Amino acid sequence: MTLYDLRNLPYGVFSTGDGVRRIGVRLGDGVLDLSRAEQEDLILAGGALRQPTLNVLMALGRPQWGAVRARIAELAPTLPAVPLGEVELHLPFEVADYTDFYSSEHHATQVGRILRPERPGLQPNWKHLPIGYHGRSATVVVSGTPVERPAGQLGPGVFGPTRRLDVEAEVGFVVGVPGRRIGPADFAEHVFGVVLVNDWSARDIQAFEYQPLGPFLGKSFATSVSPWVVPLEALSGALVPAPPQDPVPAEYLRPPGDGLDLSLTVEWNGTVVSSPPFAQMYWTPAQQLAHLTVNGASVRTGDLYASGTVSGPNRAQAGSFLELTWNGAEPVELGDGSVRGFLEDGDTVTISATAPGPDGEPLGLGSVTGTVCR
Ligand SMILES: O=C(O)/C=C/C(=O)CC(=O)CC(=O)O
Ligand SMILES: [Ca+2]
Ligand SMILES: [Mg+2]
Repeated sequence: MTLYDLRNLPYGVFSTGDGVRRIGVRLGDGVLDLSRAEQEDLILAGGALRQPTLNVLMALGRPQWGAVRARIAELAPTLPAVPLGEVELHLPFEVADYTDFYSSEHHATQVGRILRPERPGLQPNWKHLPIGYHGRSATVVVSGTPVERPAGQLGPGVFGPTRRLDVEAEVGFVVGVPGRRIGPADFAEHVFGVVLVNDWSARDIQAFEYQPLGPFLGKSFATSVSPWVVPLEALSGALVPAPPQDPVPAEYLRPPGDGLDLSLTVEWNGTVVSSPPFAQMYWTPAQQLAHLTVNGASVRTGDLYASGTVSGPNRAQAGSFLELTWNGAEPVELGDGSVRGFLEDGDTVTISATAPGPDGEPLGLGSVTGTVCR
């Protein structure tokens, strides 16, 4: 049993020396070339595997996703694997729209206390709907892409590089089948799979700009995603009931759908600084999709919606450094003895996750990493 055995089979896009982007599936520490397998008629997917992104495959729909996955599992032992160390991994899908939610009660409460100490942590609407904002798909980048420190207005009359660069550990859901007014029960017909997301955030730019319309330049400069999209089907063993919701949500948000028992880990320059628990998220991914589309707005193949920062109630479960260091007031010490409030140039943050597989043994969701540069 390994994190990337036949129970998992996440999809990605890779290239080798020739630079041509091909669809592959991860097995152990290797990549199986699905583009070649389809070319040789070993898998029939109507050309969906001979593409430079996963979008055509993602649009096929759940019955086809299942059939392709079953065929890959059958063939896998016979396909040649390219060692992971010999491939370059690319953004696995063309990102259509990008939406970010705010669905961790612990995160929302803690950030509220930090940014708005004069008010209650949770806003009065928070338990009535999954709050979110529309982000910038053009700056969604694959894990490993350097993240340039953004500059902006840090306050009245102060322009310069952000002094409060932060991360947000999140889980992203990738839409395959387009739709509108998608009820929570239809979540698995539309969502193809899951990635890890780091919603890099410049807290000083954000704090000055966000009222009354919400996050804008403080978050739009970069959003990193993991290179492997784990199919929903691989996560059947991770489904758990979401925490109880009080008050009872509006009818279009019922029944809530499942939570997911994903265990995240955040490393700062190689030191594990927190372990955010996704199972405690208040709003489920099915409710987020229902809310996103209830007004008649459509989602398209390649839409990415992120859960919002995943934080638990304890400091060691914080999904952002804003919370971990209480806005820099309580810095953390890293393994090399250095002390940090927010990110410095050259710092690397890696978010990884595991989930229980169908047999209870863990599966890997890979990782998303990025290094801050000037
Ligand atoms: O409470 C606020 O004003 C801001 C909160 C965030 O920055 C979080 C955000 O991007 C949504 C999330 O990731 O939960
Ligand atoms: Ca976020
Ligand atoms: Mg972002």
